[in-house]
Amino acid sequence: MIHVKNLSRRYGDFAAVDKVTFAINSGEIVGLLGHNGAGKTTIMKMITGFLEPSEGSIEINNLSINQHAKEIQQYIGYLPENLPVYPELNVLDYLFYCAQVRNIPADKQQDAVAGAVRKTELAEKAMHPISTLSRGFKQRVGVAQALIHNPKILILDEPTNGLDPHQTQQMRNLVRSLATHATVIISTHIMQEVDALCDRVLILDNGQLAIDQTLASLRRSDTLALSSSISGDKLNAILGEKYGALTAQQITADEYRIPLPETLDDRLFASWLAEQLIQSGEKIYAINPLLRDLETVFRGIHQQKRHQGDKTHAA
Ligand SMILES: Nc1ncnc2c1ncn2[C@@H]1O[C@H](COP(=O)(O)OP(=O)(O)OP(=O)(O)O)[C@@H](O)[C@H]1O
Repeated sequence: MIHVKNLSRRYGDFAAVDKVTFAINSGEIVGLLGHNGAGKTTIMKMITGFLEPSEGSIEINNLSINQHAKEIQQYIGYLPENLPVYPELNVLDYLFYCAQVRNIPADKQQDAVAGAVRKTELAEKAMHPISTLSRGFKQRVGVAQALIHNPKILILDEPTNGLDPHQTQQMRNLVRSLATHATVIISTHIMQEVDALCDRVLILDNGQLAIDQTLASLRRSDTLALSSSISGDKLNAILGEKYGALTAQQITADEYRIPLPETLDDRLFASWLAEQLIQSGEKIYAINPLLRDLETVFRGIHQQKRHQGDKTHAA
């Protein structure tokens, strides 16, 4: 559905986005992650046709954004980071204005506005001036304008930015329900957001794409935690018999960590090991793959970069 190839955007000599390539399929919820200044907003603005790439291509439904920006914008709803809403208008007037800007025919505008108000649960605030709304409700108005034309793609730039925990939860529920009908790209630097919402993550690091993976594979365990009556020597003998070099690290008298090679399925390995321990008459107090959290993955990218930088320096 969305194909981005070698996309770059430079400001003078500075590359805000640097040769980024990815594809997004219909129906996915994709998290665009990165630290402040990593290039998330710049990519979103290029996909929505608000900013021209310096290099590279963006195709949406096989149409190039260079030649078909207007047509493509009909498929896309965009919640920018700082929404230029009109504070003096009330919610309904503003949404009718958005419907006109979106060229929704006059006889369809009422339904379009009513649909957007319903989906974002704005009815109770419909007649309130936007300037009097809380930040959470203002964000909902932003989402309502983004979906007023029923877009197939929703691009949401930090939709929970500045919201309190309750409003954040409401916004996440809203995004989840919108995603049943649309492909969603959501930018954030909050890892829990991604955990709560996304199928896949694209992690940007200084304008470059560092990771493009499903959340499941990203969080795949690389360590098995075991608590058992078995001694370290006996455990390593069992492991060595089947897996050669695989050795457990002893943490306390009955706690172990076993590193899992990429090729091993963590759950199959855990069940195999449990069987071995039971057959050997050992007790198992706990056995579970330790899931990697996104914070760790994120930190890992920076450590890896620093390490590569040090090596280049030393060479
Ligand atoms: N108009 C501009 N002129 C010069 N530099 C710019 C301009 N717009 C963005 N940048 C720079 O490009 C880089 C990427 O900015 P961008 O807003 O895309 O990052 P971001 O990942 O969305 O950050 P944040 O999480 O803070 O919103 C930043 O270093 C920013 O300062």
